[in-house]
Amino acid sequence: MNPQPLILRVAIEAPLADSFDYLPSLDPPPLPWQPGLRLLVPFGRGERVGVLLALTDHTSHPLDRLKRVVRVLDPEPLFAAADLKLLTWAATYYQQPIGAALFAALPARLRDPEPLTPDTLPGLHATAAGHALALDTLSRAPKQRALLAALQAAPEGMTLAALTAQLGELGGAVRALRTKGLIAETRLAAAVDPSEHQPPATGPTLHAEQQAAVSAIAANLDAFGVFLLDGVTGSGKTEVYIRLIEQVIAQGRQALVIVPEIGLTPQLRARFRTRVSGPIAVLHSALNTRERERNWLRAARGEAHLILGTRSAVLAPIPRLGLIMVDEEHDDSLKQQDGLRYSGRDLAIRRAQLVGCPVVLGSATPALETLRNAQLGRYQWLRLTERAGGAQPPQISLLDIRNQPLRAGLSPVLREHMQAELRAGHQILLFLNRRGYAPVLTCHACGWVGECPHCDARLTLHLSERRLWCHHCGWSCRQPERCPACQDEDVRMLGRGTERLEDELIALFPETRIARLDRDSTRRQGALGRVLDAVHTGETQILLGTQMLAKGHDFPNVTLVGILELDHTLYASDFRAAERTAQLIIQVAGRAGRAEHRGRVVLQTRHPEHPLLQSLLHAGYTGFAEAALRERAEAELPPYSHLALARAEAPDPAQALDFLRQARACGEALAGEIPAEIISGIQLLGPIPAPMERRAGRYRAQLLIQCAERPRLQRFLAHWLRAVRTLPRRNGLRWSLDVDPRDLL
Ligand SMILES: Nc1ncnc2c1ncn2[C@@H]1O[C@H](COP(=O)(O)OP(=O)(O)OP(=O)(O)O)[C@@H](O)[C@H]1O
Ligand SMILES: [Zn+2]
Repeated sequence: MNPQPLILRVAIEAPLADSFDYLPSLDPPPLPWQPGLRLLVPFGRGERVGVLLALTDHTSHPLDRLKRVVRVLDPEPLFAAADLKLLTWAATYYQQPIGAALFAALPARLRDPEPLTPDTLPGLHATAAGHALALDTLSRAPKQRALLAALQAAPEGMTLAALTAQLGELGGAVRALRTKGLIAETRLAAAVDPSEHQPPATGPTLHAEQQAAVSAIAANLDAFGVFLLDGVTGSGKTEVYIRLIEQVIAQGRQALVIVPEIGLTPQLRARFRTRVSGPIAVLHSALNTRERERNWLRAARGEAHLILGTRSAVLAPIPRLGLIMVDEEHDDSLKQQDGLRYSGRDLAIRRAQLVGCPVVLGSATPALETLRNAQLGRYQWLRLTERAGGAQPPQISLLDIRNQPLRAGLSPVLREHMQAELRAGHQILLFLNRRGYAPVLTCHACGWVGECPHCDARLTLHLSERRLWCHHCGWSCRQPERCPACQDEDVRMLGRGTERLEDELIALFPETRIARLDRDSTRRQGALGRVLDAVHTGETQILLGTQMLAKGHDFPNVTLVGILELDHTLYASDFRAAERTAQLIIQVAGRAGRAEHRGRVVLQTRHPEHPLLQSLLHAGYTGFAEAALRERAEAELPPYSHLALARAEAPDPAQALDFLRQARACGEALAGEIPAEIISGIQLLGPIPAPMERRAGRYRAQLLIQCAERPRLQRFLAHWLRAVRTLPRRNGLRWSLDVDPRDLL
């Protein structure tokens, strides 16, 4: 009798297919075959990295056609069973091959057949001769003397990083001592961040609402549950996270905190560092690849007590996961916009459910779908209605700027408030959500307007660079001195971006220290930190910037926030525009008056009667959200229905629309083939050209799939995609599916 063959089911990053079957390598692996191992396998004409999903004894392919695994890449599996379960679920839900989910979870280097980065850092130690040497013999070479003294005091050795931090640049001292045989190179454990061993600082006494929230969640640490921590800006949500993290760590488990943009809030990271005991693994894209991988491995091996990261951290293996927190859960940057198009928040909820632990969604402006779930009782609704430490809520007022004489886009009333706050020694934030100098460059003689040759979009003038930039595809050209169409010299800039506002403010407030926070001003390494530090030290008096201002900053001395122009978003076409605008206003406003001085927020508008502004002003975000949910219900839009968006793009104008027309026909043709209860209730809307039809030289179209129930939508998509994938595609056509799309652009 033939023994049952061992078949290895492997995920590879390849389009379409779910997984691939292989036979074991002829050389026995260094450890038993087990799911989660990274393997090198033959694929096509080359070799690829794969992840072992399952061991089985059957295959739908002829056995003699199966290839053998080349080798096992790592001495340990990288994913545990629960991790693989989550990733498999994500792949199914977002209608992607499992390989796409696994490779989205892996750090970049490990997608190639590279060995794991060792968890060590380069360092130096003193040799026996070095320990024996009297330091005085080096008195003529002070750097060498200092270096040897440091190493004599550290018998295990020190990392190069620690040595430079202590002694400054080492220069030729290392080579000199090495040549003399006094020191040698070594590798040291990377885990030596001294702050990890410091006892955590104690926090403030919780106020009653914080205490109630902590108790409610802590009472349920052993079971799945979703908690909405609905706390006004400055109410101390982070403090609630910290107390829960302490408890989870004390139980020997790991906590995961997901934030929209960690790079923007070094302060938040620092706060966790001083308050949480033990190793913290930070995961975000601004880290270099090795650092990121090392942190990822520390999460995967269960060493890190806290994992703090942006959306992809939700995919990282965390074997002893005991609690997940999603901060600013309403934020769009929690949604991945290409490849595996997942929602970091939604996956966090699913993950908590699979693991059986609580998940906390925190926000001052919860997403409408989250509020709906809380209303229905699916989420436990915890409220923090007051600011921590006795701070008052900011006072928001609308300022009608019609017929007002504006200078630098500021109305007289706002300018007066600014003068008063500056005199009192306070700080001011000005919010203008448009970077660059001017959004339009036009010829006064012939009406020419600078437009991107590749997009349906205007070019933005960046005056300091003397260039016009397309903010959609990145194309740029030199700022023309004459009109390119008629050669006239009267070329004018219209409108105002942050770069122009900065220039104008300098002229208007000459004695004042002004700084700008946007993508351009923070591009250079370290620039963001410098801008934020200067606000914290009080050096900067007026900080102006884009929505980067809105993200979670805690600037205690800011007492005035001016919101200069949001009118264009009041009439935007996306059905989520109102929700986003309301969230942005409340979040920006929430930067004012976070400590002892009360904050004032002035919102300039030409549409003071607009219902969105009126409801925000009179009923706050809660009132706005109630009205907005009623509108969504009437229009049968999410959360009262569920969406998937098929997007196509191609170099020729008609091609993308054409493809989606065929895709739609595939959907309609399913009517006879699959159960009627799946088809009924599915609506196919479109295809239509995308709101910005041409981008980066490609014409884009979209087809919306809508259904009142999620499971039915899921089943439809699975059937439908099987058909759509067989459609002929002409050269250059690309398409994708976005389940639960955040924007319809
Ligand atoms: N119980 C407390 N007593 C005194 N101060 C507190 C307390 N809890 C938090 N704080 C302080 O209040 C400020 C705001 O807290 P925190 O940043 O946690 O608020 P938040 O709700 O996360 O704010 P946002 O949503 O606006 O980012 C911080 O400076 C924090 O140290
Ligand atoms: Zn462009």
